[in-house]
Amino acid sequence: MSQKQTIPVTILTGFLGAGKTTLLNNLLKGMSEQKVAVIINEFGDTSIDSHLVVSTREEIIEINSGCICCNVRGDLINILSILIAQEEKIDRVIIETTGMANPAPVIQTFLMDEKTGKSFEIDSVITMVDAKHIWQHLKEEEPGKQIAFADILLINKMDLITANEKIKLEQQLVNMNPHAKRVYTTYANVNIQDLIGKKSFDLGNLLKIDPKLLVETHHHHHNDQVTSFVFREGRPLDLEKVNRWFAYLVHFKGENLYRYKGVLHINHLEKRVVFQGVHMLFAGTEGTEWADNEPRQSEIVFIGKHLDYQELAKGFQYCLA
Ligand SMILES: Nc1nc2c(ncn2[C@@H]2O[C@H](COP(=O)(O)OP(=O)(O)OP(=O)(O)O)[C@@H](O)[C@H]2O)c(=O)[nH]1
Repeated sequence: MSQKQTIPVTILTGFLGAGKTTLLNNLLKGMSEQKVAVIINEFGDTSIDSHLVVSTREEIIEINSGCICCNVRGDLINILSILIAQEEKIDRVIIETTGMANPAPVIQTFLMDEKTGKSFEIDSVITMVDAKHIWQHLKEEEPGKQIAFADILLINKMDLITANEKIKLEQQLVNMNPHAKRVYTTYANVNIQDLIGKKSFDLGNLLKIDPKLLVETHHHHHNDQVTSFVFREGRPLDLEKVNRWFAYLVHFKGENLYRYKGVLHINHLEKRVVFQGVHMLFAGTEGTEWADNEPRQSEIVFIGKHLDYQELAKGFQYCLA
């Protein structure tokens, strides 16, 4: 008797700025023969990430109505059921959770929702670790959970730490999750074969960490101190002023700025400026050209601890051309 084939699912998690989108882009480039559906969930009411993901033939679906691990599990189930009803069959699903997500509820969706479980099967839970900033991030609750629930730990940004720091980090990670396979990378440069199709998801291990995983629905309470603010502006910005503002922010607020990214409409520039940063590391690049009939708009998201909305709003206004 032939068994019904399930669609493999890769759950990609990791704290803000760890390198999930960088990995996703690498994976998609290497999987061009497969039909991959990508589900991206953002923290904050914005879709800036769609500007950062390479365009491919893959289907990219965003869930922006909230955090995937809290109130959007219904959305996730709906999207998955639409995917299987489609005429064109998909080979794989990759879910990129927000950096603030607890992966348990996402994992539970595949184990506890009967219909979803019949059609999909978790291949692996990959958690990316920012080798440089993880010590700061471990003060929050989510990175510990993300590490504990992983079957593959992708320890990224190895270019930013020393050999001794690597030894210390490895000890910490083994203490937090002795079962996961550890892969070390820079710019998420990895052999796809090391991550995809490994079938490394192991429910037995997860039940040791969380014996109630299949019984209790997880409700994840986000730390109220970590907030996200989005600013939008139709009028053009002045690049000099933007640079000055960011130099100030990075220097004085970098410690608490977990993640900031944006797409900017700069005065006299026909192309977007795309920028992103993690704490004090920050980079801006040229984006695509604005289309003729497209409304030009700047959009910036800040995610961090103890952020002062008024101060950020004032800084953003200062940048107007
Ligand atoms: N130095 C260094 N920077 C990296 C590396 N990997 C990624 N980055 C940079 O780190 C920043 C965050 O990378 P992303 O891939 O966007 O991280 P993310 O986890 O998707 O971020 P969120 O979705 O906002 O949580 C970007 O500016 C990347 O270029 C790395 O190995 N070394």
